[in-house]
Amino acid sequence: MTDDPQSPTGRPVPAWFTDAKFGIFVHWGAYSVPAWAEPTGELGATDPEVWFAHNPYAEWYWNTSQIEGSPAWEHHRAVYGGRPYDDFLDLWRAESFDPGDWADLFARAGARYVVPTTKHHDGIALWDAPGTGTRNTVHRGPRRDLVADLAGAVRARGLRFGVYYSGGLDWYAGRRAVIRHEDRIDDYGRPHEAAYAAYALRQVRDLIDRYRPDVLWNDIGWPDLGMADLPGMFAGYYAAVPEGVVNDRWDGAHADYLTSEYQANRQNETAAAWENCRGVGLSFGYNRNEGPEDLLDTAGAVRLLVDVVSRGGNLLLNVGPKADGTLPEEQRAVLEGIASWMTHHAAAVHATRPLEPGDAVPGGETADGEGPPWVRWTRDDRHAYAFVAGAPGGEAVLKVRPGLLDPATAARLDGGPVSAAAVSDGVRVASPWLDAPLPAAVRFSLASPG
Ligand SMILES: C[C@@H]1N[C@H](CNC(=O)c2cc3ccccc3[nH]2)[C@@H](O)[C@H](O)[C@@H]1O
Repeated sequence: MTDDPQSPTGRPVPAWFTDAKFGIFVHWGAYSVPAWAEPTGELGATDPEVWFAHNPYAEWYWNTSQIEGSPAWEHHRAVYGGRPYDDFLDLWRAESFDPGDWADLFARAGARYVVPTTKHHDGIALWDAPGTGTRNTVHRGPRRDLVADLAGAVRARGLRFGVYYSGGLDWYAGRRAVIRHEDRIDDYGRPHEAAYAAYALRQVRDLIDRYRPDVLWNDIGWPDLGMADLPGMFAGYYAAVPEGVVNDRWDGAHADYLTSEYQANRQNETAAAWENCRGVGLSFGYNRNEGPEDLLDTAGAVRLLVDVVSRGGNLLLNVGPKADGTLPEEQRAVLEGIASWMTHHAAAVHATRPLEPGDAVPGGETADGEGPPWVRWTRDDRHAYAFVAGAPGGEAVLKVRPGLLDPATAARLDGGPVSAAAVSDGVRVASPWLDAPLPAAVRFSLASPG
């Protein structure tokens, strides 16, 4: 990356983040024991009127299972007899948790950073967090500092390590009101008391002191009475982690980059630095009810990653481990598929940037106008990379500015045969497999590098 985009607050975004392009989110908690939600749909594309009672986010089980008459409410009574949620902490054993295995897979998939939940909305900490007594995974359930275990494995493989913290919701230390509708979150779902603000600040500072996280990923905002603490906390963070980055979910207090989630807040994807997060399926926490129709396949995940990168963003793709610490096979398979694709395509993803505006027309055209194949572009200082999929007959006209690239230098990154020739409105390429759902990249030398 030759130029660090300025963040929304003017602090240059560290190059490691904008070059990373791909991170792995991990939502793992007591909610991974029931692992139960209705796979209703994606955030931003689902009717908010039904979202909470039919929440596809399995990590919201505490809330959803308390909405009288909801399917989760029925399930919790039928299967668990309505037992207290905290029983799930003691049922959570993580007996097969192998952080090195996870980190190996994440590294092979081309991820450059990993962000696990350290405390989600249920308030259960995955480290020996101050103020939690024994209500954490060190003293109960797994009886491990899961944050430290994953941080060590991830960093041993050269990946960066960040922390997710639910500052805005804590159904144990904060408000325990059941949230039935979006407009109820802010005024009675979220804790704003001074005691909770101090509690949350102490925990985030402890995360910084113990793990020096490369990303501070807060969620759902910060308690009103704690807002005045944040400038000092961020100053302390940057002093401890000079290349650290902070997301945008601190109620406007600060942001090094902006986020979107599934299809929500896509308007943030025009920022100088931004990140889209979503699960492999419709949930962040493991949901045993998700089927193949609810999950991205490898081609879908690769297209999502390439589309995000082609527009200057990062993808933070979530996996939801099972309570025993294994990754669900169907989610693991997607990461293995990305890993296989990355063996040839990493150079066209990491440390690239979008083409300049006007250098290419999004979506190419087929030679015979049958309808556009899927086309996205990235570039570095010397090359332009065309990712092509679904090109009927393996042919496509890539509409690019005349003179941008040298068709004679066309080469498929996976070594397959490709022919290219300049045409009036771009470059015609032809290659077997360009009609496949999984994108293939064709590299071109830039006619004028830089
Ligand atoms: C990663 C995901 N975040 C959810 C809460 N999302 C938001 O508060 C939120 C989405 C969003 C998108 C763009 C800008 C701000 C946003 N906040 C959580 O409720 C989910 O359990 C999960 O942890």
